[in-house]
Amino acid sequence: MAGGSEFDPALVFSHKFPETTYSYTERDAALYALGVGACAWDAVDADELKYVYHKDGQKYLKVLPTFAALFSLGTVSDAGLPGLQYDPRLLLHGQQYIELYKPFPSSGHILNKPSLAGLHDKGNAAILEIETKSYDKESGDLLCMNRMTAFLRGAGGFSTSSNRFSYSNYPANQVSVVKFPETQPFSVFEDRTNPSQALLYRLSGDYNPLHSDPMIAKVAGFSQPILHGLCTLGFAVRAIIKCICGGDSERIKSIAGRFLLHVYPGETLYTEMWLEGLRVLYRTKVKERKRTVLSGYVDLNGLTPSL
Ligand SMILES: CCCCCCC[C@@H](O)CC(=O)SCCNC(=O)CCNC(=O)[C@H](O)C(C)(C)COP(=O)(O)OP(=O)(O)OC[C@H]1O[C@@H](n2cnc3c(N)ncnc32)[C@H](O)[C@@H]1OP(=O)(O)O
Repeated sequence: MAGGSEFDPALVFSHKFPETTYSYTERDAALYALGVGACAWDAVDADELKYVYHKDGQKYLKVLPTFAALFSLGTVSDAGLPGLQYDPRLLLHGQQYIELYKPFPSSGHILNKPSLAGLHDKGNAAILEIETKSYDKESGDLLCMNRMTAFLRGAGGFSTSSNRFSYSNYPANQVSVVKFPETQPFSVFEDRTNPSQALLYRLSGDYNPLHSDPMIAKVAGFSQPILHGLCTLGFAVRAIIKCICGGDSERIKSIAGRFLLHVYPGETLYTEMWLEGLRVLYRTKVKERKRTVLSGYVDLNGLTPSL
């Protein structure tokens, strides 16, 4: 397991993350939508058919805004980062922050430019943040920005406990922990995940065996493979699109989420939503265990939400 002696700040901060290209077709966009539960239980009248089928003769499939998160997968390899070694089996997804600038084409080639956004020593763990700006290769347009936070268990302790190393290239608390009102939620949405949810979701490109291999899951400290954090986030944002945006996914401007606890495939997700102006505060719980697994906020673009 990694420790303090394997941290070399000069190496970490001089590392140039290679640019990557992510290419996708309508089939990938549809597979992703199914992976985050679209059309799973009410396909016939679902507003979500447009994510998987050319509904009413529509020319292109609609792409869910959380699809953005796939663009930045693979920016950090299993081998770790020069200057910061960690056990990839102990990595957990901590947070995700996404800014959306333009709707995504239903297929395309995306150029990703990743960079280091943050690194923090939390004692037992290290927190690594990677920011990725994604451009449509054809038009050159900036489509979105992702900031992924990895919680690297066992990789902390590389600075002194009285002066913990902490670096961010953006204002603190951009995701962090959300404070919820005491009032009843504005809306609540319940959704079931399937026992095979992670096996379906992984086909969108995150093949981390934590989500499919019982032995690896045990090494990571879980009784069975767990759901991808980004899959849970996809469920939560679908709930917001349904309940707050009247089915219009283009109202989503930015998405912030912190993964608080793992989800087992097959569990029921229960998302509570509060509206504060154009900000939706949300909290997703696992019904069976009555535990909050994800919380955050979604900012809507200038249009008045359809209430
Ligand atoms: C580059 C990006 C690559 C990402 C690729 C993703 C690959 C995927 O295949 C992997 C996954 O999808 S894993 C599944 C999804 N994630 C999870 O299930 C994790 C759920 N969360 C947890 O278990 C705990 O919150 C846990 C374990 C994360 C933290 O719990 P504790 O150890 O109890 O921590 P705690 O004592 O509460 O806090 C310690 C300090 O850490 C900060 N922190 C806590 N949770 C955080 C989180 N989720 N994200 C970021 N920071 C977090 C706390 O603020 C605290 O810091 P401080 O002391 O300064 O306040």
